Amino acid sequence: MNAIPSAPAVQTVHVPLGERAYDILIGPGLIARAGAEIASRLKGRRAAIVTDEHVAPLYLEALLASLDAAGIAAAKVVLPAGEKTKSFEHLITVCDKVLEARVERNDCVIALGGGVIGDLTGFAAGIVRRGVRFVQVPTSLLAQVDSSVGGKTGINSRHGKNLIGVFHQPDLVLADADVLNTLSEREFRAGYAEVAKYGLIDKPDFFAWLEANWKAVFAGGSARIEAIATSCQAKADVVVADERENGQRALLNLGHTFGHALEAATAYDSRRLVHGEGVSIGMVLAHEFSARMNLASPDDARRVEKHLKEVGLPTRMSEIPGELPPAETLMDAIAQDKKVKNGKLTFILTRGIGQSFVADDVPASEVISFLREKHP
Ligand SMILES: NC(=O)c1ccc[n+]([C@@H]2O[C@H](COP(=O)([O-])OP(=O)(O)OC[C@H]3O[C@@H](n4cnc5c(N)ncnc54)[C@H](O)[C@@H]3O)[C@@H](O)[C@H]2O)c1
Ligand SMILES: O=C(O)C(=O)C[C@@H](O)[C@H](O)[C@H](O)COP(=O)(O)O
Ligand SMILES: [Zn+2]
Repeated sequence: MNAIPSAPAVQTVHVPLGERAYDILIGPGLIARAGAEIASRLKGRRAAIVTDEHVAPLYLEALLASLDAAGIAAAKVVLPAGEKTKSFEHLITVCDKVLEARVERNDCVIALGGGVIGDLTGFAAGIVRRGVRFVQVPTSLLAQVDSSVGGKTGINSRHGKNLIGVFHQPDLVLADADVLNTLSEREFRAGYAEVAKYGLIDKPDFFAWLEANWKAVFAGGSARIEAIATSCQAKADVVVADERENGQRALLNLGHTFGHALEAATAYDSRRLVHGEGVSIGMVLAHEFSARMNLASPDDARRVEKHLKEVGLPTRMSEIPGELPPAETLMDAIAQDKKVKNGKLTFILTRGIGQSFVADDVPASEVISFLREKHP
C-alpha cells in the first residue's frame, strides 16, 4: 500500500466486462454530479430512484435536483430501511413503480442507499422488461466497497439469505464519500468488515495497512477514499475473472457461510446482527476452522480477531444479543448455501493472512463439531 495521499479527489475504478463494462467513481460531491455523469453515459432521459426512509430525507432531493438539471425526469420510491426489505413484497412495489414511471430499457433505475436497497433495486432492474439500465449510488460503506460492484442482486427467502436473484451489472457506480459522514458508527464498522475481507482474501499488505491506518479510514478524508478504491479494485479484479461465480469469485464469500447462517438465525433482525457483523464473526470462524483443520496457524485467527475487535466489531457468536438456535439449525442454513455442490459444502478457508482459498467438499461432520464447540 502507498502512503496516504493528501487531498481527496475522485478516483475511477474501471470494471472491464466487455459489453457490460462500467466505471466506479469514488470521491466527494458525486451526488451533485450524478445527473451529468448519467446523462453522459446513458441514452434514456427517464429514471426511477429507489431509496429507504433513512437515506431519503438526507440525499433524495439533491439527487433529484442533479438529475433534473441534466434533463432526466425521475420517479421515486421510498422503502422501509433494513434487511427485511429484501423481500418479494418490496420487489413487487419496486417493479410496479418502475413500470408506472414508464422506465424503458435505455432509461435507468437508480439505487440510492445501502446494500439492501442496492440488492433489491438491482434485482428489479434485472427483471423489469427483462433488464433495464441500472445505476448504483451506494450510501453505506458496505455498499461503496462491496455490494454496488459486481452485479449480484437479490432478495432473501425463508430458506435463507440471497437465495432469489439474478446477476445484473450496474452501468455506473457513484460512490459519494461525503455521504458516509451521516452513517452510524455501527454501520460504518459493519462495512469495514468487508474492507478487511479483501486483505484477508489475498492482500496481506492491505490488511497490514488497515491494521496501521484504520483510525484514519474511520476519520474520513484521503485514507477512507484510498481504502474504498482499493476495495473496489480488489472486487473488480475478482469479478472480471469469474463474473458468475463458477470458481474463484467464491473467495468474496470469505466469512459468509457462517455469517449468512447467523443472519438467518437472527431472523434478519438488525437490532441483533447486521450483515457486516455476521461477516466479521464469520471471518474469525473461518480462520479458526482453518486452524482446526491444520491449514493455518491459530496465531492468524488471533491476529484477525484482534484487529476486528479493535475497530469495535463483534467477533464471537456469544456477542450476538439474544438466544441463538443450536448448532444443528445453523448447519441447516449452511446446507442451503449457494456454494453447495451435489450436497457437498464449499467453504472459503485460509492458509494464513491473505491466503484464502476455495475448499470444496468440506466434511459436514467437521463443521458441526466445530460449531458445537463454538456454540455449546
Ligand atoms: N450484492 C453484493 O455483492 C453484496 C455484497 C455485500 C453485501 N450485500 C448485501 O448488502 C446488505 C447490507 O448492506 P448495508 O450494510 O449497506 O445495509 P443497509 O442497506 O441496511 O444500510 C445500513 C443502514 O444504514 C442506513 N444508511 C445507509 N446509508 C446511509 C447514510 N449515508 N447515512 C445514514 N444512514 C444511512 C440505511 O438506511 C440502513 O439503516 C445485505 O443485505 C447484504 O447481503 C450484497
Ligand atoms: O460479490 C460477491 O460475490 C460476494 O460474495 C460479496 C459478498 O460480500 C456479498 O455479501 C454477497 O451478497 C454474498 O453473495 P452470496 O452469493 O453468498 O449470496
Ligand atoms: Zn458480504
